[in-house]
Amino acid sequence: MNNMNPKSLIVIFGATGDLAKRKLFPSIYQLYEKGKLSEEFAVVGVARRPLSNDEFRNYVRQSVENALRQELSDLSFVSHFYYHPFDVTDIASYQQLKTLLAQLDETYHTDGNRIFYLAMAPEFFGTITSRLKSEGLTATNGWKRLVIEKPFGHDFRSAQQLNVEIRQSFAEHEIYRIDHYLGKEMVQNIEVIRFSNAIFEPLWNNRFISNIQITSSETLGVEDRGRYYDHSGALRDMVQNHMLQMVALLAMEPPIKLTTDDIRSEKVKVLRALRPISHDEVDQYFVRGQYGRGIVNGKEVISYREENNVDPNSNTETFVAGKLMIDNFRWAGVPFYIRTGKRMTEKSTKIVVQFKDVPMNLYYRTNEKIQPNLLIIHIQPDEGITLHLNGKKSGENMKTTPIELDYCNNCIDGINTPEAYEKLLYDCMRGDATNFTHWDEVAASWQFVDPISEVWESTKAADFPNYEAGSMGPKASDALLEKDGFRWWPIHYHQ
Ligand SMILES: NC(=O)C1=CN([C@@H]2O[C@H](COP(=O)(O)OP(=O)(O)OC[C@H]3O[C@@H](n4cnc5c(N)ncnc54)[C@H](OP(=O)(O)O)[C@@H]3O)[C@@H](O)[C@H]2O)C=CC1
Ligand SMILES: O=C1O[C@H](COP(=O)(O)O)[C@@H](O)[C@H](O)[C@H]1O
Repeated sequence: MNNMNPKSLIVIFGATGDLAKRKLFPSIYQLYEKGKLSEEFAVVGVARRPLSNDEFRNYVRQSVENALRQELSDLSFVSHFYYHPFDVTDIASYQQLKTLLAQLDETYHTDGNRIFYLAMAPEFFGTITSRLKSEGLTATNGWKRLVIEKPFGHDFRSAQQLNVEIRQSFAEHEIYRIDHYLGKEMVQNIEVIRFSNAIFEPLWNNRFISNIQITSSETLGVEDRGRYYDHSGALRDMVQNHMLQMVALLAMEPPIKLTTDDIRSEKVKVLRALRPISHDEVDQYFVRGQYGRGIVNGKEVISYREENNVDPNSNTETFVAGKLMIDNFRWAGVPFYIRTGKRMTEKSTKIVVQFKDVPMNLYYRTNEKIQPNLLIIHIQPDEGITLHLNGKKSGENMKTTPIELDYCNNCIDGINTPEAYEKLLYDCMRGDATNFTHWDEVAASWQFVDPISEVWESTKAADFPNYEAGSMGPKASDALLEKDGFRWWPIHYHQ
């Protein structure tokens, strides 16, 4: 097989859903356009609504055109798409799907390589995987891979149960648990910044870093996902996966080699070293919020409880701030603060590494305070790195002034950063699971968040809604840092 242009047959379960439309089809198109897919590929969409192949191809074309904001003049891309309508709980239909896959294997010479992408609600994951096996769809001459969307379970126990179910049909190395943050350019850059620069590694520990802050704010509300979100909340939707993955990448030890197993095992160690939070300590370490009405991007928006398919008395959190402690030699005593929420001031994901103050202020006569050094990693929408230092104020004696060293990743040579899903799909086709989560990571993450969700589900948040849409969350989130003598650095911080 040519590993740069892998041949494969991709079966997307949930092909008429939001994820397939907004992310998967445009990503497959980009791979095709960039010549990363061989001509020997086909995609089969599965969902219940009755569509012909032509109607489905038209649907795919529209979704690509909407995402790219341009018309597709050449329709050869969509000719690779097929549609097979059925209810995934109906066992008889798997035989028909099997026949279709065998035909397409022959037509497209895909060598029997199959990706089963489960872009559906998690309650179907176990059913689909066991039927794929029992009906012989996984028996193929080529490789088979299963891509599973998040959330992987609802808590540790259900995730464990799900894992047992899917492991009956797929081996761990064939399972690609997708966390799309791991496909983001600047999230992948965290390792490179840390492990390819001699200046950072000696400082990357509790002797020099005072705290690390990760903010992932969104302006969107729950949109049309109220049914899912009201049972999930921000803790399960963002913290258990994306936020903890970023913590793991920031805190892990250098891997022995850059292999999938070596990197994953270092990340797992971090997640296992997270200090467990007991039920009694949840209020001390975590803050929950829910948005009320407000103004976002100049427009009035409704409160969470007024959204479609949301309980009008909902106790679900749309905002989380937390303080995490990592109990190991490198990080003992360094708080990692995280915050994420919907309907906040702006869409932004940033990491701020705050270094400790210099041992004494020699410039106290001319400066009240010397600003701490900060390393800011801009994940999105801007991508880059800023280093905040202090320098001499020109023309003045003994006076310091802040200096920023700025690197903009997506400003250089017009680099067009590929969508996270595009990169991850390509990795999966090439059999590279490095940027997918191993079961051990998923398990450790659930074990950390479970006590928090248990407390939040069993106690009504009397102050909900407690932040205005368009703000940076409830006041208690600021207080969480203030009691440690810190503050959230603003999203657009310039000294
Ligand atoms: N949307 C997003 O931005 C993100 C989504 N995810 C995850 O991706 C997965 C899919 O999400 P999303 O696309 O938003 O969900 P949607 O509800 O939009 O889509 C669900 C899909 O499943 C199909 N479906 C539902 N029931 C059946 C059934 N019994 N048999 C066959 N097909 C069925 C629906 O089609 P039909 O009605 O025609 O049967 C539809 O195609 C979820 O796990 C979600 O958590 C993860 C990250 C982001
Ligand atoms: O997984 C999810 O992520 C998105 C945020 O992703 P981003 O790439 O736009 O930052 C979030 O909106 C969604 O609720 C969640 O399921």
